[in-house]
Amino acid sequence: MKFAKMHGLGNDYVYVDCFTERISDPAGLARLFSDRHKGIGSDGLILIGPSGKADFRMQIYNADGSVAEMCGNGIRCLGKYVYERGMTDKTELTVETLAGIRRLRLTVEDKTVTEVEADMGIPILKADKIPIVSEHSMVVDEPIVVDGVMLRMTGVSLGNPHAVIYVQSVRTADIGWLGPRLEHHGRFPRRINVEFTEIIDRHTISVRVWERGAKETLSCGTGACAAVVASVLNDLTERRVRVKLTGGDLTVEWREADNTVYMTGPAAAVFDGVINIPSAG
Ligand SMILES: N[C@@H](CCC[C@H](N)C(=O)O)C(=O)O
Repeated sequence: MKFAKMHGLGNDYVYVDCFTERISDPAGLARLFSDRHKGIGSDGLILIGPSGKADFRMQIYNADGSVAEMCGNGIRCLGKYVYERGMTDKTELTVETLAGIRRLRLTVEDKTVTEVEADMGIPILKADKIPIVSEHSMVVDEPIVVDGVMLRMTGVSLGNPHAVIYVQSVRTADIGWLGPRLEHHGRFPRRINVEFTEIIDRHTISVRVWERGAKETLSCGTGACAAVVASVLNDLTERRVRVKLTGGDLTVEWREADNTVYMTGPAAAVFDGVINIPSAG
């Protein structure tokens, strides 16, 4: 099977072109490809295919094989993939995802996509839609107890679920201990992505992300957007914010005019390859 390895700020995925390749067990392939010792090594698998509703369709599988509704770093890489391989000549295109149709605007220099702006949709704030179990209709600065440790969280969905936890320092936050306990906490019926967020100033935040189905990653596009929405809700930042992730920076704006979140950042191709798929049994 032919594949491409790409990343957005170190959040790396294996991309398969389903216009030409046939996939029968995407969850199994995601686990196989993502293995950093026995596979290609990635945070998951992204399938690019035809759509009846948009220019392309994106399907996302986390490294553990679970399905995700949306991937912010992945959708920027998809834009680069389809444009640079001549699958479209549009610099504004639409992508069908499980979170809905998303629009991309590509910046192109010398036929190379240098930056992508993605419309990440209107954030979902209702607790039962994220979903988060809560007595309140929205989850803003709400307590959550994790193995006896009391934290405060703000819940946001960008199609996929996020809990934002403010910390004094992202450097010292115990993400390896807290991350898995939060991901599998009983208050998150579909598990959760967690953004450990440090406020630098009203225009800048630092974020480390524990991703549902992929452990700690170097960056997360939907996570960066969730952290900005949460920071506006908690009156900690303005609406346009520089988000400093372990793998690099994104610019995120939650625009008042249309209530929509816009994310801008780079996309990078690493290599193309061919992998043998072991036969079943
Ligand atoms: N890294 C992604 C999000 C991938 C999916 C996530 N782990 C989930 O299960 O919701 C991003 O850049 O948004």
